[in-house]
Amino acid sequence: MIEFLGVSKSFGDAAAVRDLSLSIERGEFTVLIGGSGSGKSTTLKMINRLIEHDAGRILFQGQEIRSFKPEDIRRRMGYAIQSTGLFPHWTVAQNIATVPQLLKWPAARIAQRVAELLGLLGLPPDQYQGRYPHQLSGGQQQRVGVARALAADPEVLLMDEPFGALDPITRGALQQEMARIHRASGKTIVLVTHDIDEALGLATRIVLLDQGRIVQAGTPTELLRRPANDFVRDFLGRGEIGIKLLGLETVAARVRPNELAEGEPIAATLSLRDALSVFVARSVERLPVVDAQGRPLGTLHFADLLHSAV
Ligand SMILES: Nc1ncnc2c1ncn2[C@@H]1O[C@H](COP(=O)(O)OP(=O)(O)OP(=O)(O)O)[C@@H](O)[C@H]1O
Repeated sequence: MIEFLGVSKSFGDAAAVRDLSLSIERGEFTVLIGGSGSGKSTTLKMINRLIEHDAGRILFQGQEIRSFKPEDIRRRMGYAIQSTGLFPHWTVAQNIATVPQLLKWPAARIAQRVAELLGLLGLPPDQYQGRYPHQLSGGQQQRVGVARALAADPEVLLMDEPFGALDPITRGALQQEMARIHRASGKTIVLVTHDIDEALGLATRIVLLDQGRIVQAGTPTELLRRPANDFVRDFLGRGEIGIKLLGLETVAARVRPNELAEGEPIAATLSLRDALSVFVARSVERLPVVDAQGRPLGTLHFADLLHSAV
Protein backbone atom coordinates (compact mmCIF):
# COMPACT_ATOMS: atom_id res chain seq x y z
CA MET A 1 0.00 0.00 0.00
CA ILE A 2 2.90 2.35 0.85
CA GLU A 3 6.37 1.70 -0.47
CA PHE A 4 9.66 3.49 0.18
CA LEU A 5 12.32 2.79 -2.43
CA GLY A 6 15.79 4.12 -1.60
CA VAL A 7 14.38 7.25 0.04
CA SER A 8 16.65 9.93 1.48
CA LYS A 9 16.02 13.27 3.14
CA SER A 10 18.48 15.85 4.43
CA PHE A 11 18.01 19.12 6.25
CA GLY A 12 20.90 21.28 5.08
CA ASP A 13 23.96 19.07 5.35
CA ALA A 14 22.44 16.74 7.92
CA ALA A 15 20.92 13.50 6.67
CA ALA A 16 17.67 12.66 8.51
CA VAL A 17 16.73 9.58 6.46
CA ARG A 18 19.25 7.60 4.41
CA ASP A 19 18.45 5.26 1.53
CA LEU A 20 15.40 3.83 3.25
CA SER A 21 13.45 1.00 1.62
CA LEU A 22 10.30 -0.28 3.28
CA SER A 23 7.07 -1.85 2.14
CA ILE A 24 3.92 -1.32 4.20
CA GLU A 25 1.12 -3.74 3.32
CA ARG A 26 -2.59 -2.95 3.51
CA GLY A 27 -4.00 -3.66 6.97
CA GLU A 28 -0.62 -3.70 8.68
CA PHE A 29 0.00 -1.88 11.96
CA THR A 30 3.54 -0.63 11.40
CA VAL A 31 5.37 0.98 14.30
CA LEU A 32 8.42 3.14 13.59
CA ILE A 33 10.65 3.16 16.63
CA GLY A 34 14.10 4.48 17.47
CA GLY A 35 15.96 6.97 19.60
CA SER A 36 15.58 10.72 19.43
CA GLY A 37 16.59 12.08 16.02
CA SER A 38 16.62 8.64 14.35
CA GLY A 39 14.32 9.82 11.55
CA LYS A 40 10.95 8.41 12.65
CA SER A 41 8.87 11.58 12.29
CA THR A 42 10.59 12.55 9.07
CA THR A 43 9.76 9.13 7.61
CA LEU A 44 6.12 9.43 8.72
CA LYS A 45 5.69 12.97 7.43
CA MET A 46 7.10 12.07 4.04
CA ILE A 47 4.10 9.71 3.61
CA ASN A 48 1.55 12.54 3.66
CA ARG A 49 3.92 15.05 2.08
CA LEU A 50 4.28 17.27 5.13
CA ILE A 51 7.97 16.75 4.31
CA GLU A 52 9.12 16.18 0.73
CA HIS A 53 11.75 13.51 0.09
CA ASP A 54 14.98 14.46 -1.71
CA ALA A 55 15.79 11.18 -3.38
CA GLY A 56 14.22 7.80 -4.08
CA ARG A 57 10.55 7.05 -4.56
CA ILE A 58 7.56 6.80 -2.23
CA LEU A 59 4.59 4.97 -3.72
CA PHE A 60 1.00 5.05 -2.44
CA GLN A 61 -1.08 2.35 -4.08
CA GLY A 62 1.60 2.00 -6.74
CA GLN A 63 1.82 5.69 -7.65
CA GLU A 64 4.55 8.15 -6.69
CA ILE A 65 3.08 10.33 -3.95
CA ARG A 66 4.25 13.46 -5.72
CA SER A 67 1.62 12.72 -8.37
CA PHE A 68 -1.13 13.29 -5.74
CA LYS A 69 -2.11 16.77 -4.63
CA PRO A 70 -0.94 17.22 -1.01
CA GLU A 71 -4.46 18.12 0.12
CA ASP A 72 -5.93 15.02 -1.54
CA ILE A 73 -3.40 12.75 0.09
CA ARG A 74 -4.02 14.34 3.50
CA ARG A 75 -7.75 13.73 3.19
CA ARG A 76 -7.09 10.09 2.43
CA MET A 77 -4.67 9.70 5.34
CA GLY A 78 -5.74 10.54 8.88
CA TYR A 79 -2.99 12.21 10.92
CA ALA A 80 -2.77 12.36 14.71
CA ILE A 81 0.08 14.00 16.62
CA GLN A 82 1.16 14.29 20.24
CA SER A 83 0.30 17.96 20.57
CA THR A 84 -3.12 17.09 19.03
CA GLY A 85 -3.16 20.22 16.84
CA LEU A 86 -6.80 20.83 17.79
CA PHE A 87 -8.21 24.22 16.80
CA PRO A 88 -8.65 26.04 20.13
CA HIS A 89 -11.69 28.10 19.11
CA TRP A 90 -13.58 25.17 17.63
CA THR A 91 -15.70 22.81 19.68
CA VAL A 92 -14.85 19.13 19.93
CA ALA A 93 -17.55 18.35 17.35
CA GLN A 94 -16.22 20.98 14.93
CA ASN A 95 -12.66 19.73 15.36
CA ILE A 96 -13.65 16.13 14.64
CA ALA A 97 -15.71 17.25 11.63
CA THR A 98 -12.77 19.01 9.91
CA VAL A 99 -12.23 16.55 7.06
CA PRO A 100 -15.91 15.53 6.60
CA GLN A 101 -16.67 19.27 6.25
CA LEU A 102 -13.95 19.61 3.59
CA LEU A 103 -15.46 16.62 1.82
CA LYS A 104 -18.87 18.36 2.04
CA TRP A 105 -20.67 15.55 3.83
CA PRO A 106 -24.33 16.37 4.68
CA ALA A 107 -24.74 17.85 8.17
CA ALA A 108 -26.75 14.90 9.50
CA ARG A 109 -24.07 12.42 8.42
CA ILE A 110 -21.36 14.54 10.06
CA ALA A 111 -23.32 14.77 13.33
CA GLN A 112 -23.85 11.02 13.33
CA ARG A 113 -20.16 10.34 12.65
CA VAL A 114 -19.01 12.74 15.41
CA ALA A 115 -21.29 11.04 17.93
CA GLU A 116 -20.14 7.59 16.81
CA LEU A 117 -16.44 8.48 17.16
CA LEU A 118 -16.85 10.13 20.54
CA GLY A 119 -18.63 6.98 21.73
CA LEU A 120 -15.88 4.79 20.27
CA LEU A 121 -13.22 6.73 22.19
CA GLY A 122 -15.11 6.75 25.46
CA LEU A 123 -16.26 10.40 25.49
CA PRO A 124 -20.08 10.54 25.83
CA PRO A 125 -21.20 12.89 22.99
CA ASP A 126 -23.79 14.77 25.08
CA GLN A 127 -21.13 15.73 27.56
CA TYR A 128 -18.21 16.45 25.25
CA GLN A 129 -19.18 17.50 21.75
CA GLY A 130 -19.87 21.14 22.69
CA ARG A 131 -16.72 21.63 24.74
CA TYR A 132 -13.62 23.50 23.63
CA PRO A 133 -10.18 21.87 23.76
CA HIS A 134 -9.11 23.85 26.85
CA GLN A 135 -12.06 22.32 28.72
CA LEU A 136 -10.61 18.83 28.27
CA SER A 137 -7.81 16.96 30.02
CA GLY A 138 -4.68 16.15 28.02
CA GLY A 139 -5.83 12.55 27.55
CA GLN A 140 -9.27 13.65 26.38
CA GLN A 141 -7.68 16.06 23.90
CA GLN A 142 -5.60 13.22 22.50
CA ARG A 143 -8.72 11.09 22.14
CA VAL A 144 -10.34 13.91 20.18
CA GLY A 145 -7.19 14.14 18.04
CA VAL A 146 -7.48 10.43 17.25
CA ALA A 147 -11.23 10.78 16.56
CA ARG A 148 -10.49 13.63 14.16
CA ALA A 149 -7.90 11.52 12.34
CA LEU A 150 -10.45 8.72 11.97
CA ALA A 151 -13.38 10.97 11.03
CA ALA A 152 -13.60 10.45 7.28
CA ASP A 153 -12.69 6.78 7.56
CA PRO A 154 -9.29 7.31 5.89
CA GLU A 155 -7.49 4.49 4.11
CA VAL A 156 -4.35 5.11 6.14
CA LEU A 157 -3.85 6.41 9.66
CA LEU A 158 -0.55 8.14 10.48
CA MET A 159 0.16 8.71 14.17
CA ASP A 160 3.16 10.58 15.58
CA GLU A 161 3.55 9.79 19.29
CA PRO A 162 -0.22 10.13 19.71
CA PHE A 163 -0.14 8.92 23.31
CA GLY A 164 2.99 10.77 24.41
CA ALA A 165 2.82 12.81 27.59
CA LEU A 166 -0.03 10.76 29.07
CA ASP A 167 -0.15 9.00 32.40
CA PRO A 168 0.38 5.22 32.10
CA ILE A 169 -3.27 4.35 32.75
CA THR A 170 -4.72 6.68 30.12
CA ARG A 171 -1.96 5.67 27.76
CA GLY A 172 -2.72 1.98 28.26
CA ALA A 173 -6.45 2.58 27.71
CA LEU A 174 -5.83 4.47 24.47
CA GLN A 175 -3.40 1.80 23.26
CA GLN A 176 -6.06 -0.87 23.84
CA GLU A 177 -8.53 1.31 22.00
CA MET A 178 -6.19 1.58 19.01
CA ALA A 179 -5.55 -2.17 18.98
CA ARG A 180 -9.32 -2.73 18.96
CA ILE A 181 -9.89 -0.16 16.19
CA HIS A 182 -7.18 -1.82 14.13
CA ARG A 183 -8.65 -5.30 14.64
CA ALA A 184 -12.16 -4.09 13.84
CA SER A 185 -11.35 -1.91 10.83
CA GLY A 186 -8.30 -3.61 9.33
CA LYS A 187 -6.98 -0.12 8.65
CA THR A 188 -3.39 0.48 7.57
CA ILE A 189 -1.74 2.27 10.48
CA VAL A 190 1.75 3.74 10.79
CA LEU A 191 2.64 4.91 14.31
CA VAL A 192 5.79 6.58 15.63
CA THR A 193 6.90 5.96 19.19
CA HIS A 194 10.04 5.66 21.27
CA ASP A 195 8.30 3.30 23.72
CA ILE A 196 9.28 -0.31 23.04
CA ASP A 197 6.38 -1.73 25.08
CA GLU A 198 3.92 0.34 23.04
CA ALA A 199 5.54 -1.00 19.86
CA LEU A 200 5.47 -4.62 21.04
CA GLY A 201 1.84 -4.33 22.14
CA LEU A 202 0.46 -2.70 19.01
CA ALA A 203 2.61 -3.54 16.00
CA THR A 204 2.12 -6.25 13.47
CA ARG A 205 5.50 -5.04 12.20
CA ILE A 206 8.17 -3.04 14.01
CA VAL A 207 10.70 -0.95 12.09
CA LEU A 208 13.65 0.03 14.28
CA LEU A 209 15.55 3.07 13.01
CA ASP A 210 18.93 4.51 13.93
CA GLN A 211 20.56 7.53 12.29
CA GLY A 212 18.04 7.50 9.46
CA ARG A 213 18.54 3.83 8.58
CA ILE A 214 16.54 0.68 9.28
CA VAL A 215 18.41 -1.50 11.77
CA GLN A 216 15.80 -4.27 11.80
CA ALA A 217 12.21 -4.76 10.68
CA GLY A 218 9.99 -7.66 11.66
CA THR A 219 7.14 -8.86 13.83
CA PRO A 220 7.47 -8.25 17.58
CA THR A 221 8.24 -11.94 18.04
CA GLU A 222 10.91 -11.92 15.35
CA LEU A 223 12.69 -8.97 16.95
CA LEU A 224 12.57 -10.52 20.40
CA ARG A 225 13.59 -14.00 19.22
CA ARG A 226 16.19 -12.96 16.67
CA PRO A 227 17.54 -9.48 17.39
CA ALA A 228 19.87 -8.59 14.50
CA ASN A 229 22.63 -7.10 16.66
CA ASP A 230 23.52 -5.61 20.04
CA PHE A 231 21.82 -2.31 19.22
CA VAL A 232 18.49 -4.15 18.81
CA ARG A 233 19.12 -6.18 21.98
CA ASP A 234 19.84 -3.01 23.96
CA PHE A 235 16.79 -1.29 22.54
CA LEU A 236 14.56 -4.20 23.52
CA GLY A 237 16.06 -4.15 27.02
CA ARG A 238 18.47 -7.07 27.19
CA GLY A 239 17.42 -8.44 30.55
CA GLU A 240 13.72 -8.32 29.75
CA ILE A 241 13.49 -10.13 26.44
CA GLY A 242 11.98 -13.28 28.01
CA ILE A 243 9.43 -11.26 29.98
CA LYS A 244 8.49 -9.27 26.90
CA LEU A 245 7.95 -12.51 24.95
CA LEU A 246 5.52 -13.61 27.67
CA GLY A 247 3.73 -10.30 27.17
CA LEU A 248 2.89 -11.25 23.57
CA GLU A 249 0.86 -14.34 24.45
CA THR A 250 -2.30 -14.81 26.51
CA VAL A 251 -3.21 -17.37 29.15
CA ALA A 252 -5.76 -18.91 26.72
CA ALA A 253 -2.94 -20.38 24.62
CA ARG A 254 -1.47 -22.35 27.53
CA VAL A 255 -4.46 -23.38 29.60
CA ARG A 256 -4.86 -27.08 30.38
CA PRO A 257 -8.56 -27.69 29.83
CA ASN A 258 -10.74 -29.78 32.12
CA GLU A 259 -8.37 -29.38 35.04
CA LEU A 260 -9.50 -27.57 38.15
CA ALA A 261 -7.38 -25.61 40.61
CA GLU A 262 -8.12 -23.81 43.87
CA GLY A 263 -8.13 -20.07 44.35
CA GLU A 264 -9.16 -16.80 42.75
CA PRO A 265 -9.37 -17.40 38.97
CA ILE A 266 -7.53 -15.37 36.32
CA ALA A 267 -8.98 -14.36 32.95
CA ALA A 268 -7.98 -16.27 29.82
CA THR A 269 -7.33 -12.92 28.13
CA LEU A 270 -4.61 -11.98 30.63
CA SER A 271 -1.09 -11.90 29.16
CA LEU A 272 1.31 -14.60 30.30
CA ARG A 273 3.49 -11.78 31.62
CA ASP A 274 0.71 -10.67 33.96
CA ALA A 275 -0.01 -14.29 34.86
CA LEU A 276 3.64 -14.69 35.87
CA SER A 277 3.20 -11.78 38.19
CA VAL A 278 0.16 -13.45 39.78
CA PHE A 279 2.07 -16.72 40.26
CA VAL A 280 4.88 -14.87 42.03
CA ALA A 281 2.57 -12.69 44.15
CA ARG A 282 0.53 -15.68 45.35
CA SER A 283 3.42 -18.18 45.54
CA VAL A 284 1.38 -20.87 43.78
CA GLU A 285 2.15 -23.23 40.91
CA ARG A 286 -1.32 -23.54 39.43
CA LEU A 287 -4.03 -20.98 38.73
CA PRO A 288 -7.67 -21.55 37.73
CA VAL A 289 -8.64 -19.84 34.46
CA VAL A 290 -12.06 -18.49 33.47
CA ASP A 291 -13.51 -17.08 30.24
CA ALA A 292 -15.04 -13.62 29.79
CA GLN A 293 -18.33 -14.84 31.31
CA GLY A 294 -16.56 -16.22 34.36
CA ARG A 295 -16.97 -19.86 33.31
CA PRO A 296 -14.13 -22.22 34.31
CA LEU A 297 -11.85 -23.06 31.38
CA GLY A 298 -9.11 -25.05 33.09
CA THR A 299 -5.79 -24.49 34.79
CA LEU A 300 -2.57 -22.66 34.00
CA HIS A 301 0.58 -24.30 35.29
CA PHE A 302 3.59 -22.20 36.25
CA ALA A 303 5.86 -24.74 34.51
CA ASP A 304 3.99 -24.22 31.24
CA LEU A 305 5.18 -20.62 31.09
CA LEU A 306 8.62 -21.97 30.29
CA HIS A 307 7.44 -23.71 27.17
CA SER A 308 5.17 -20.95 26.14
CA ALA A 309 7.45 -18.54 24.34
CA VAL A 310 5.85 -17.81 20.99
N1 LIG B 1 12.55 20.82 9.86
C1 LIG B 1 13.79 20.40 10.17
N2 LIG B 1 14.85 21.20 9.97
C2 LIG B 1 16.11 20.77 10.25
N3 LIG B 1 16.40 19.57 10.77
C3 LIG B 1 15.38 18.74 11.01
C4 LIG B 1 14.02 19.11 10.72
N4 LIG B 1 13.21 18.07 11.07
C5 LIG B 1 14.03 17.09 11.54
N5 LIG B 1 15.32 17.49 11.50
C6 LIG B 1 16.48 16.68 11.90
O1 LIG B 1 16.40 15.43 11.27
C7 LIG B 1 16.77 14.38 12.15
C8 LIG B 1 15.64 13.38 12.27
O2 LIG B 1 14.54 14.02 12.93
P1 LIG B 1 13.16 13.30 13.22
O3 LIG B 1 12.22 14.33 13.75
O4 LIG B 1 12.74 12.53 12.03
O5 LIG B 1 13.58 12.28 14.36
P2 LIG B 1 12.70 11.42 15.35
O6 LIG B 1 13.28 10.04 15.28
O7 LIG B 1 11.27 11.56 15.03
O8 LIG B 1 13.09 12.06 16.73
P3 LIG B 1 12.23 12.37 18.09
O9 LIG B 1 11.95 11.03 18.72
O10 LIG B 1 13.18 13.19 18.90
O11 LIG B 1 10.99 13.11 17.67
C9 LIG B 1 17.15 15.04 13.46
O12 LIG B 1 18.54 15.15 13.52
C10 LIG B 1 16.49 16.40 13.39
O13 LIG B 1 17.22 17.35 14.10
